[in-house]
Amino acid sequence: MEYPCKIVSIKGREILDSRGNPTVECVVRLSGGDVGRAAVPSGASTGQFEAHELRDGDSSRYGGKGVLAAVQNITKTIAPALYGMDGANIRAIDRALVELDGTENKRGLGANATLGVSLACARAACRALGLPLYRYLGGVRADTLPVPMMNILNGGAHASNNVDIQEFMIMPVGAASFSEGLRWCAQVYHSLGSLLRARGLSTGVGDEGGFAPDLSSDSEAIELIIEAVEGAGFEMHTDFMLALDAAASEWTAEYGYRLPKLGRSYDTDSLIAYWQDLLGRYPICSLEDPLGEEDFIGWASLTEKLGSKAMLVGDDLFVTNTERLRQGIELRAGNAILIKVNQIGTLSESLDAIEMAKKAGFRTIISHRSGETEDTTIADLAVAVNAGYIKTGAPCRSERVAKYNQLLRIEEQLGCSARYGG
Ligand SMILES: O=C(O)[C@@H](CO)OP(=O)(O)O
Ligand SMILES: [Mg+2]
Repeated sequence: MEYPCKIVSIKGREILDSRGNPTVECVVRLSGGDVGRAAVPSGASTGQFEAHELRDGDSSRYGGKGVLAAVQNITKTIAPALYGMDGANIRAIDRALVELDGTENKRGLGANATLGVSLACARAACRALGLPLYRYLGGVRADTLPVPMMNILNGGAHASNNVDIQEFMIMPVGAASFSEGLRWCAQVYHSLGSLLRARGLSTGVGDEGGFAPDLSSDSEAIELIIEAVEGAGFEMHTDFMLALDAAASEWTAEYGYRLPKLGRSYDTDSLIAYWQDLLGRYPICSLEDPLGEEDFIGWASLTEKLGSKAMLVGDDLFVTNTERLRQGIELRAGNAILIKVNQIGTLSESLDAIEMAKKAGFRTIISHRSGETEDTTIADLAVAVNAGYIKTGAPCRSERVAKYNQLLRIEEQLGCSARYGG
């Protein structure tokens, strides 16, 4: 039989994401007839060191946000260069994409173009080889379902009202399995909804499905969530811990930080003191982007003070980029990394960042973007690399639920060999 994984066609198209913005979808067909399809997510609070997301800039279409140029790069530039290559050799595909792009941040072809192709090849290849995606990517070692870090209250750039911290998350650390943890989270989400209704607060939701009530302080948000956890019959510490994403790069001001909604300014030291106080008062075990993306020195000082108490997660700081992660490891800035495949623009570079993080003893969290699609690749990726954690929003928006449901299917497939947690 002829080898079934040679690339015979690659096609791009413009589709919509969960915010109604255009994004790239890519379809790859292999010689054995198998087809893989992948859609690319998109962020709102994007880090300045992320790979370049190519947008058309033609204001007559989607206010300049169209992705037809990226789609054209797939069809006209990438497709002819990759025809005949082994679609299952993702490293070779990704290397070819990096070379074709020829820039250090994918501004040549657009990271949305390269990622679409990279992911669609993986999807086509696992079909051709008759394997689930997590098994193809992770081999026999893939067995761990991630702890959800479920964002149930939205602020910052994901909600135009309320507080400055972007995400308030719950982590079902005491659950025995992923499915149990997910059920617990959904129950707490509903409990929080009832609580908000009872207080006359809005139950409208933000971009990632978390509620976005009008609140005036971070403490108020945290206390509401704790009440919701307890109201659903759970205990903090033993059943649940909290996680925050400050997305503090959004607060960067000329001198230090300015919280736009609260209107208060901080320098690095006083912001660190703020986090120390918050972690002293509440059961928070993970803090993402507590300082800005250029403040490596501040991060190092924060890590010295709080690194034994919590995961200090670099999102905008590391942008899934091994060069930036290496700096963080050397400086002891942070102790965990958020992995977003579109921050770097290929699957293998994302795998490299995960590997480097693990070798350095950093925790790894696979993450969605605030603009998502029905694509569930990150669910498989989380299991493939035994990441331990996944961040994929609240259980009330289908583009987020799609990832949770895929994890339930994987858990079922793994049966008694499934493990849970970071
Ligand atoms: O900051 C984040 O972690 C993400 C995802 O939750 O948001 P965005 O995709 O807008 O960057
Ligand atoms: Mg973040």
